[in-house]
Amino acid sequence: MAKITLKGLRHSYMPNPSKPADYALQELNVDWEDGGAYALLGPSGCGKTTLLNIISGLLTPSHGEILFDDEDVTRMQPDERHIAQVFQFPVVYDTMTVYDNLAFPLRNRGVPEPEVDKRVREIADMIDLTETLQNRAAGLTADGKQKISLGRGLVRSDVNVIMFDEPLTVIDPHLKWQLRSKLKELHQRVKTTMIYVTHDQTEALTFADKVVVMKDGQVVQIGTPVELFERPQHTFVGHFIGSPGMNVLPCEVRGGQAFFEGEPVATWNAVHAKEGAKLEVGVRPEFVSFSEKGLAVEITKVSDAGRFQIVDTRKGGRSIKLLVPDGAEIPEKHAHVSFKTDHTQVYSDGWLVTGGE
Ligand SMILES: Nc1ncnc2c1ncn2[C@@H]1O[C@H](COP(=O)(O)OP(=O)(O)OP(=O)(O)O)[C@@H](O)[C@H]1O
Repeated sequence: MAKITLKGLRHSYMPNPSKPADYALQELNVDWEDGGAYALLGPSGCGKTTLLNIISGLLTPSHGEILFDDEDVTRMQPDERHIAQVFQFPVVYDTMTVYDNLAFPLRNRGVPEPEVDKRVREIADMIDLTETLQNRAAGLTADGKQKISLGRGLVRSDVNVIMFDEPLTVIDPHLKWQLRSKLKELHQRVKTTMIYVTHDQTEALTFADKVVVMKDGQVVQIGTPVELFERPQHTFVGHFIGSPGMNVLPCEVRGGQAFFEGEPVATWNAVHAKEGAKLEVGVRPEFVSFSEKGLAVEITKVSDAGRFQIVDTRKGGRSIKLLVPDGAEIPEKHAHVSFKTDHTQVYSDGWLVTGGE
């Protein structure tokens, strides 16, 4: 396993890129810790596969370097990088037994049979395939086959990183959560550096210690699930993560105070906001509540979401959502809402306003 460093990394598929939009991957500088569990999360086309292919060596970046434990691997071939990959569709040899499938990467590298046997049994035990070791892989279900792919990634002790590219795509929805929690458990046991690519926030947040959120080829935030929830660095993160996502309202800032629809809104950072940019206030539905005073809103819809109810309200043509506990009293039509100040923040051109600006 290895620490992964991306230094000044950028990639364009065009021969002569000139502006940021020409890059499928904007400049990225990051250190990923040895043994960490990371997720690359973002919508289709944001550059996840491009980044994954650069790390695995299938693609040479137009600029920058990739280091594994401080060794420059930018020009190395994929097989020299000692990476295991688990793809969307399980790659298994149907005619072989489960045992031989798991043993394949080790035998390929000339590992002695007693060591092969020890590793295969260890891994089969971890992924609950011990009972089926002697069965042909052809007879397995999609999740059984994906477990083999997973096992093949884990069986080698010489891998620098295991990369997962949307590995649960073909898994039945009711089995997804099982494999998801299995993956997390496996990471805790083997402590190999893992990178998990997905557009599904639940998968990313359950699996990763740190989530890398991408949008239009740019990394907009790298943070723990809690950081992404509590302090979204960009309105996109606020919106993309959370269910429902963060409320984003246009605002003005005068004398260090934010105003929405002419009414003051208390925030923790408006004092740092500069005029001349597109200013917005962001607050998650979890931090909005009904109150005596505050913004006057009209309630438009109430939906049941298990332990919570999602209340849709409107003010000045804008939607403001609240989460209220199941069973809590909800006003009929008109109400006032207030925001929790330490979780209400101003964004400037999409980015969180901080003291340094
Ligand atoms: N081989 C290629 N040649 C030219 N442009 C490409 C190529 N591969 C990807 N792109 C472009 O680069 C951008 C990033 O694509 P990429 O596949 O990395 O995104 P992604 O987040 O992995 O999307 P998805 O989840 O749909 O796979 C997109 O605009 C895409 O059209």
